[in-house]
Amino acid sequence: MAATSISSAANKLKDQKPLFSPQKKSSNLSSSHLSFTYSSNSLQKLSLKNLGLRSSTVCNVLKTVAESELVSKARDPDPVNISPKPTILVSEKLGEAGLDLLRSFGNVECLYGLSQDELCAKIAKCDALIVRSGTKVTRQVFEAAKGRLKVVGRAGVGIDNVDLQAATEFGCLVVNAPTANTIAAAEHGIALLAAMARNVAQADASMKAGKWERGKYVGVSLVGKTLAVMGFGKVGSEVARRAKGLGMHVIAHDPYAPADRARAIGVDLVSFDQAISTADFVSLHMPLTPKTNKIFNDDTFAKMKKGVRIINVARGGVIDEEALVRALDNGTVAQAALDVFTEEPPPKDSKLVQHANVTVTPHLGASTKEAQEGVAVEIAEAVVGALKGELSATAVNAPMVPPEVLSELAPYVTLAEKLGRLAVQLVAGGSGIQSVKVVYSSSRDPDNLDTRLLRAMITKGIIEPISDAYINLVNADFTAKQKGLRISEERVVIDSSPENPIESIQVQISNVQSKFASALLDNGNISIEGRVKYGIPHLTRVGSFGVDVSLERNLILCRQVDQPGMIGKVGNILGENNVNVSFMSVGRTVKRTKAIMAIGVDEEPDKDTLKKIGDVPAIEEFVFLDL
Ligand SMILES: NC(=O)C1=CN([C@@H]2O[C@H](COP(=O)(O)OP(=O)(O)OC[C@H]3O[C@@H](n4cnc5c(N)ncnc54)[C@H](O)[C@@H]3O)[C@@H](O)[C@H]2O)C=CC1
Ligand SMILES: O=C(O)C(=O)COP(=O)(O)O
Repeated sequence: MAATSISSAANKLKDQKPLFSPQKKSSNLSSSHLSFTYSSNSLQKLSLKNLGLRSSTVCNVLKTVAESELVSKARDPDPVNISPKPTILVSEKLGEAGLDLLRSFGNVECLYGLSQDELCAKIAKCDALIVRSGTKVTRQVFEAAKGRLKVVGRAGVGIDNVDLQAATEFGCLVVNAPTANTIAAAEHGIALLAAMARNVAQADASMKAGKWERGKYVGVSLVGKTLAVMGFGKVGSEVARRAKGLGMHVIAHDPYAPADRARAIGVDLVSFDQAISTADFVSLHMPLTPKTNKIFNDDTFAKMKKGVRIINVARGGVIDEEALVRALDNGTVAQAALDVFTEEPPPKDSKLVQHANVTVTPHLGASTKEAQEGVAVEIAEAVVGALKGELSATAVNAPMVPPEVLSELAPYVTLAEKLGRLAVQLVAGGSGIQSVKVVYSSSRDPDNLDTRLLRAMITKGIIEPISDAYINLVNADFTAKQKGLRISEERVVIDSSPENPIESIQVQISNVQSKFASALLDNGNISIEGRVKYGIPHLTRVGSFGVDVSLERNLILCRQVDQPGMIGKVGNILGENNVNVSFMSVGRTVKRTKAIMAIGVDEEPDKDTLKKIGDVPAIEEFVFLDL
């Protein structure tokens, strides 16, 4: 996606006139406001449920999927494919309990061993894809999905086979199953450690070949030896715990692990060099990332104790495999036990696999019955939840927002999106929006206010009306950046009820011209402000004018000479043209000078009706805004 400013897209809003010619106008008047509520729509109860959110788990995303489902349906060119049930493609073997759960929710297709081309051909008809480590979910797959794919579920931990950047760009949520196979992987690590030390695999092969070679397969003992656990996460710490039980001295290296967690199980966290240079056994448990790619190479092997033994149940790519063969050949590394490989399956003639001092298994770390049933259920729950628009505890490419935070922010989420939508419609067509400032007034300590969700929704509100992008928590920041839109946030700590997480949200758009000059502040920024009242988002300020109108439907903003009869005149025009007014609020700065009217309307007035409003002599400017 090429970086673009959103100026050209803003031209699309040109139609949303009428208005008086755009101009920058400053005002230094202080404001007061006068509000009349004509009628109120029934209070729409805002809850996590009607936001598509669930509060049962520590969570991530929001209505990612519920929203994008609408979009994808609109984009799906194949009418026969519009089915009420989502289609879930499972591309690798998954435990039955997970499949049953998926089948109770959607149409499940299990197609194993698809080529990239076959996967790309299929994916545009799928709402979700569930993979293990064998399916490469590349950028091409997301492109081929044409916006329909909403969630990729990785039935396991490592997500290095999923192009996360592409998923994020396409607004596709990626979830994994991070806990159910931890023990299986740790047990496999210990199995490889012991099997390698005692030459179990080699001795087994030798006996099956009719030999009895007791002298050849003398092993080494584990007790008292030092094991370096590289990556002290879920698997690494379980390996450490078990190795301690075998009487090993365990040290670990992990730049991000808390030292107290290591200390609690009697493990010292040490530097990378200290770990590899003092260990008799080195067990790898870090993810494959650009930083860890080939982190074990000629240089690192050279720093290791001569005769070190290496176990890898993490990812093949963390080892430079050619360097490992060299280290095995020259005796730096005495033995290696490997479950994972850079290329899987590795080439048949792989020197590493064929090496006499190497014990190999075909990526079996997670392959126990228990772990496979566990990951299947874990991933099925996450994918179904995501398809329902609920929260996932295991989203990989979206910020974590704890449920209690979400629950209290729910009404502000709606407010944030509506303020974004309103603010962008006040920009005159042709002005490029590059800079948005959001000011949150709250009595909460700034550290105690998580605004990522709100920022995402403001971004959504600003970008969606003027582009064909659809925005969710997954791709909001990315899309804003791509479009050259900078969103800065400011917190103002005020003295108010600590029960409300936020008192008001102000959205300012800088360096643009406005269709409605009264929305400009002295600094030239378009500014609108809103708050939540009784659970309903309200617009409470436009530029320097205080108003109070519920943000439920469409809105007309008028600036007029503050004189008697204006409400009646405009109300009559709307009434005569069958447009129902839901709310009306008048705000003014100084009595009998200027005022603005904010009118909530149930129906969109036609052009003639709007023109009649514009023709009222005391009306100086007005704009119709679509919520
Ligand atoms: N062979 C198999 O079938 C299985 C393999 N795995 C793999 O095992 C690895 C670990 O999985 P989990 O423990 O569940 O993940 P985890 O996320 O709980 O732990 C990974 C740890 O590595 C640490 N880390 C990151 N960069 C590091 C670096 N440069 N140096 C040292 N540590 C670093 C992280 O801080 C984290 O604590 C992953 O690569 C995963 O894909 C997991 C399950 C099964
Ligand atoms: O969970 C992981 O990271 C694994 O490596 C397990 O992979 P698998 O699901 O068995 O292909």
